[in-house]
Amino acid sequence: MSSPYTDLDRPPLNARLLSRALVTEAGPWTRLDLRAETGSTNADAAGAARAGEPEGLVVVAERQTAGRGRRDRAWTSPARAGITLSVLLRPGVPVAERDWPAVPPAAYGWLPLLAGVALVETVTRLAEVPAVLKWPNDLMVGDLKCAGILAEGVPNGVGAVVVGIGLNVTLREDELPTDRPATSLRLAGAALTDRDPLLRALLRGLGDWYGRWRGAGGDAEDSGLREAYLHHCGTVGRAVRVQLPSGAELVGEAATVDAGGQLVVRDAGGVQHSVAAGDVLHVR
Ligand SMILES: O=C(O)CCCC[C@@H]1SC[C@@H]2NC(=O)N[C@@H]21
Repeated sequence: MSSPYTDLDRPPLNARLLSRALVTEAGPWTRLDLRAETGSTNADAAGAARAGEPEGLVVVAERQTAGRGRRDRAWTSPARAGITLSVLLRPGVPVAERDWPAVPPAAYGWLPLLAGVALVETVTRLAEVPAVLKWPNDLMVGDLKCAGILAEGVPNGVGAVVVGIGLNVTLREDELPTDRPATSLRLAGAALTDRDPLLRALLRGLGDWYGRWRGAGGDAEDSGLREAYLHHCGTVGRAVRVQLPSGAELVGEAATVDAGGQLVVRDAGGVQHSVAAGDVLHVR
């Protein structure tokens, strides 16, 4: 059977509109690097950070040939079928004109969760898809993953952090990754699959949340970030199975996400465990 939609449904991003939106908005974005193809936008932003680029660079690619995900997985990015972007942040550098103090490195763990909040707000509002966040930051529609976030500190980048977001917009079934249950906005019945407004709204949301968090010195409570995260988190209250980086498995109920962004899991004996990193499976 022929595909229900074609490459005509996949126009290129409108670079002019996107640059104009970045320049005219009050957000932290300083420069747009829009590429037709690249290996990984995270790698590009990290390279720029090492070369001394200031905070605020946005790298967007129409296609990635070596997109990377969490825990050394690959990220599939067919041409013009998704949003693949990375932003370069330097949370440790104070910005006097915005009244932003330096954020202590201990708070940087909130950055991927912050990006998750901006992403889920954009997708639920514009695409009208019932998406939630699976801790720490997978965007899920039901049990299917629709977007992922990879935040990386930059070695030799003088405190730089790159936050990369991959959102499946019009990927077909046959283009989805096969290593996990996944979907795209189009497959999930989204009201909007035009990448231009989605990307602009995502960058606006990301800039807004980053500004609030930085203005509060990285305090997730004072900035309202923890509350917003909990509102969109589909993991809290669920029975979960967590694959820890050590290879051990933790089974229990997800009780909350604490002030440091860690998932608190209560095991069958009532003991609470704080999880900093891991792969969560929602059991019930
Ligand atoms: O869920 C995950 O495993 C994270 C996926 C992150 C993918 C994005 S796409 C843009 C940026 N560039 C990359 O190489 N990875 C991130």
